[in-house]
Amino acid sequence: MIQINNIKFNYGNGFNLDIKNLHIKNGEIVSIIGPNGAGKSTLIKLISKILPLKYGNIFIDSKNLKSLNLKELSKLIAVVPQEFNTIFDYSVKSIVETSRLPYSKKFDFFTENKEDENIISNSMKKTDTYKFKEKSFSNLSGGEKQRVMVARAFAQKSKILLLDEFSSHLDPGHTQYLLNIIKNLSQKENLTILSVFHDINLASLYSNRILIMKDGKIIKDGTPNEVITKKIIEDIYNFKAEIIIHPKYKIPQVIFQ
Ligand SMILES: Nc1ncnc2c1ncn2[C@@H]1O[C@H](COP(=O)(O)OP(=O)(O)OP(=O)(O)O)[C@@H](O)[C@H]1O
Repeated sequence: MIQINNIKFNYGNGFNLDIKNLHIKNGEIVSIIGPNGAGKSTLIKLISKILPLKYGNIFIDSKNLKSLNLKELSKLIAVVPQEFNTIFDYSVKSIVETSRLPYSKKFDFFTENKEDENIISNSMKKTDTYKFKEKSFSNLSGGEKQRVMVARAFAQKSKILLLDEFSSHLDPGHTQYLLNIIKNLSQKENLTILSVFHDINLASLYSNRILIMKDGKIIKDGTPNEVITKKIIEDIYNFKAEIIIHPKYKIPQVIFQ
């Protein structure tokens, strides 16, 4: 569960994020869409404590984010960031292994027990990254790196998954495959998903609920059918769109006019 109460944030450059009230229930799949610079990544970074929150409160499972240390927070939230690069030349497996640090008793980059090892291998197999586990992370393609970051997030075994355009470098096959896994995890394990998408059609296809952000605010919040309308999409993105209905799932899909 994520509860946001009256948060405000700025970088000191004119951009202001201002969110009054947002509640995301356990097991919900919520997507955030909106134009460039709307504040989507900033919101993800505030919820994951990458950016410091000065005004307002965020509660994760009824615990105030301000009172959670990094280890406690990492057991509750896993993040797949928009970009991830390492300074050192780590192997893929070492990157995924860092996911188990919140559960280790000491700071140790090596897996400590059989359970950790199984979780790490399973996460890599699920994300189709096991086959290059010994490869250097920095030499992977953009899409391969994104899959490794999803593997790391899965292995973290948190209750909430924050995805920031995690599919931007993925081919359609891997996008569909990983989104289906994420949807299944949400249904089977009551995992809560908050995901930033530029692809409105993916957001519509995979979410129970869509938030539209613009100028640092949430201006629409509803089901795909409620918020993906011709008028809303054209106003928000300032482009000519047509809405068609997905023949199988009866949800809106946007095409260029
Ligand atoms: N580290 C930073 N320092 C200063 N300004 C920043 C920083 N990060 C983002 N901004 C600014 O804050 C605003 C919101 O950025 P943010 O990355 O949250 O938008 P976004 O909705 O995720 O955009 P996009 O769709 O382009 O990824 C933008 O105007 C951006 O230039």
